[in-house]
Amino acid sequence: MELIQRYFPELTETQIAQFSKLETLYQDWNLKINVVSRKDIDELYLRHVLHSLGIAKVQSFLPDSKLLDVGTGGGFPGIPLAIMFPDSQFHLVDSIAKKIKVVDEVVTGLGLTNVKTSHSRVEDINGQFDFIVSRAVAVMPTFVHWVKGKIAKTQRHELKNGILYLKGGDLTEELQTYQTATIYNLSDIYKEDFFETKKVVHLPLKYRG
Ligand SMILES: C[S@@+](CC[C@H](N)C(=O)[O-])C[C@H]1O[C@@H](n2cnc3c(N)ncnc32)[C@H](O)[C@@H]1O
Repeated sequence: MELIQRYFPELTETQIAQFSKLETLYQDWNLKINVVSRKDIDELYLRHVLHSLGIAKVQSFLPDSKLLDVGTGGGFPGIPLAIMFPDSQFHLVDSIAKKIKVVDEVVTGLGLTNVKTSHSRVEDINGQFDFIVSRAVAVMPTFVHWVKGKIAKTQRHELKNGILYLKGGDLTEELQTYQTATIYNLSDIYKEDFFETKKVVHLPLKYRG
């Protein structure tokens, strides 16, 4: 938790309480339904919470903005971002029911009112969003195919509407056909070794009416 406050010193009391509660909630739920590996549970704040919040360092979400988290798994990056931006609306989607069950329990445990969840493949989700966020779900061409048509028309943020994807390693090949992609190195923001090769990829996508 200290780690989160080091990089995000402006948290409200409510946000601090919600971030603090994550550890117990995930420990308890992970015993019943395994959604986070044991090693990762021990380093929840580093590997999951701080990593998810890398997106917040790249773009702050405005009140009433709409975000879709594709393949949220146990709720990453969607849950930490929903705590960070309580006035934005988050839709967290996963195709595996037990993962959405854990997410629902965590959302209830935290008292988050800005999160909607769906047990669904993202291809079947309707709606339009300022940004589609994600981590570790699919290679970019597949992902782009899934989410095109889900981008809102009105641009309200500094970054253009589109995808904000947490990725690692060498992305040269994967992103070679995406000339408009911008890569933000999380190692420029976070000093921990874990982030050495971690990045946020911003890919603007056009509205398709
Ligand atoms: C490796 S996990 C990553 C989970 C989470 N984003 C994280 O980083 O901790 C990938 C998740 O994507 C989900 N997934 C894969 N394809 C999907 C699709 N087409 N629609 C919705 N969820 C999908 C899987 O069920 C799985 O929970």
